[in-house]
Amino acid sequence: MRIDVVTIFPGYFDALELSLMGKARDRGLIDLHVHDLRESAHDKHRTVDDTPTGGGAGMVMKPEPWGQAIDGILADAQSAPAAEPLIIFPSPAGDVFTQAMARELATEDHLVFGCGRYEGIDQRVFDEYAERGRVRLVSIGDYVLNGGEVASIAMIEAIGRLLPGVVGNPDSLVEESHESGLLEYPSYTKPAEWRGRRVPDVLLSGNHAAIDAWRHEQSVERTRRVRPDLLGD
Ligand SMILES: O=C(OCc1ccccc1)c1cn[nH]c1
Repeated sequence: MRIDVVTIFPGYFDALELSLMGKARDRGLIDLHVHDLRESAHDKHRTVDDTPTGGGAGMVMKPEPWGQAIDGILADAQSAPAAEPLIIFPSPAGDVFTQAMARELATEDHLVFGCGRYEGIDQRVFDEYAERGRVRLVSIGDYVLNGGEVASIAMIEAIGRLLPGVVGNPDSLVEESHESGLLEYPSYTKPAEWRGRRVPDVLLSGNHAAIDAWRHEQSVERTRRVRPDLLGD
């Protein structure tokens, strides 16, 4: 999968050099290109923002640098025989990102993440690329960040780890929270007793049917307590 990111803070994405994402990149499973939006701003001060037309507080990101940056990526992608890239703009006003959306996005050949800052990006950027390609505004939760970088990293990690070959043991992807529609059961490891706290006996019993039943019950109980909305009943 090719992933392009457009941002005024490219340094944020050094985090993706680490650990799992770093390995995925080294093994060619993820081809990440980070673009500094200011390189597409050609006035003397490399201006990427301006005051909101119609008044109001804060600043809005100008459309021209975004147009040049995204056009450059689409042109580059044209040369590679991949499908039309999906352009994702993290936004508090977007569709909520879920594990199901991560699974869906993991099937894409090419994703572009546009990291907004300030009060957001001029609406005409979304309109331009919605016509020409595929655009999605995506929220990672009901709170406001200063920009789309952290949201993009979260989504890239959630998507990247689902790509075949990125996670060592794919079985570990199946029993995760939200994969089964339930929250994950509590986990334990050695020692069997720690500060007087014992691991539940069923887990030491070797009776795998009983262990599976206990784990499922724990998942259902935890989901009912913490996230009844996931149970849909
Ligand atoms: O704050 C967010 O995106 C960054 C952003 C984008 C545009 C303008 C300001 C901030 C966000 C919150 N949940 N999901 C995304």
